[in-house]
Amino acid sequence: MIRIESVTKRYADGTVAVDDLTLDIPDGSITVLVGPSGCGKTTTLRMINRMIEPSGGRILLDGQDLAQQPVTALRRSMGYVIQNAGLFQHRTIVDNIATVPRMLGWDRGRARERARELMDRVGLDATLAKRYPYQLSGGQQQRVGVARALAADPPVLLMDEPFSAVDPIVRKGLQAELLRIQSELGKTIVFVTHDIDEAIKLGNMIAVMRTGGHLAQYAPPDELLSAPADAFVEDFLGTDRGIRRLSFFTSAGLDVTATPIVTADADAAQIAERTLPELPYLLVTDADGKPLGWAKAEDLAPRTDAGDGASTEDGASTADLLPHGRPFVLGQDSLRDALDCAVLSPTGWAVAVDGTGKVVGVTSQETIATAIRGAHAGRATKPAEPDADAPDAADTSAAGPAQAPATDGPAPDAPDGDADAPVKAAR
Ligand SMILES: Nc1ncnc2c1ncn2[C@@H]1O[C@H](COP(=O)(O)OP(=O)(O)OP(=O)(O)O)[C@@H](O)[C@H]1O
Repeated sequence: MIRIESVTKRYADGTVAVDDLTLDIPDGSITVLVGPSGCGKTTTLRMINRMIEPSGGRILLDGQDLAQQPVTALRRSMGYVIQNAGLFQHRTIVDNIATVPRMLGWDRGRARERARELMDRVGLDATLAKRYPYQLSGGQQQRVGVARALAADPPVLLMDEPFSAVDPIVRKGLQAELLRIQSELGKTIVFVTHDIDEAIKLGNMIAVMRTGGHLAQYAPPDELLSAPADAFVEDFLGTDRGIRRLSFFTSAGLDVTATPIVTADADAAQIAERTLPELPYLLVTDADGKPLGWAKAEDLAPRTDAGDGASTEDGASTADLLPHGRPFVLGQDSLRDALDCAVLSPTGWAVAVDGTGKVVGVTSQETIATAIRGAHAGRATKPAEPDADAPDAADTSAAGPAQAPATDGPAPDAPDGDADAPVKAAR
């Protein structure tokens, strides 16, 4: 653990950048320092690797005062990533990444092998190894920066606005990549940003700082969104924090029903049987159970030919189907994703799929609203403990009192993954 203990930084000109800051940064998770420009985030980060020395207080790493440790060894034990990557322009990508292992005395071959391994880990194609930084896009350069910081396998990673200089789409990809890498490596990461959305997406803990280097609130993102400490934090979080908070509630346990689901060749009896009174539509799937679109029950019903009286299997063609929209992955995506699907759906019902894209059921806005109320009330939407006797692990009744049609029809497969796991990686 990194403990920042009553730390103050007063620059030579008298500016107090950080004022009596106390913060415990837990191991193996991402702690984000966020706040408006000039509030002391970078100063705090740089005091952790002693690029800046505190004027007062102390910083401890696993109980050891950093001030007592040799600076060079300390910096090598902490990877450091900055905006625009800060790569050595005259070195190839592979040699940029191999920098710290080389400084640690590794021979060139081993250091380069390690660098290539890391290129793969951060999602960089091996063909880029021999290029120079100017021959890479901004996003690729940031990946090199992350790979370089990880090269000597340091337990701590300090990241100062590492994704600020790239466009929003590349940034989203880099954020997802960081979460993936973190889930594999479990580093202690201290991440600076001025972007509260980035903080919420990445942080296990978030320290909101205010100008003058004061700590306004230190909490996990869910707590920050649900209970901002004061008007400054509330204002900094922005307006739609209720909706954003839904990202922290898993869709596992959400009631879905498989009743209004048919394949395109369903006969009249099946269509009648599967039409819910409250939903005049049926979700049509292909033979593999993948969603094709919504159809009105009457459009799907086999029609009788008026001429010879013969019945035809002339149901709605797939071209007539209403788009099913983006489905959500039950148990993996959040209640925010489920709600978004329902709001965007032409029928108002969201389509739930498993990890393979196969439909497991559909659910209405009302059902999602009920789950949201349950989640806010602390009942959460986590599924109940698995019951050894229950044959169907995806029994959706665990969400509490059934407010929606009971699940029936083909039993949906249990979605993969640990339903208790934080939704963070999926956001
Ligand atoms: N070397 C310095 N000498 C004097 N003042 C400094 C120095 N470095 C930073 N400051 C001041 O300290 C305060 C905190 O700066 P810092 O860079 O830590 O803020 P920040 O929160 O990281 O800002 P930003 O988001 O804009 O990067 C600011 O008022 C800044 O002007």
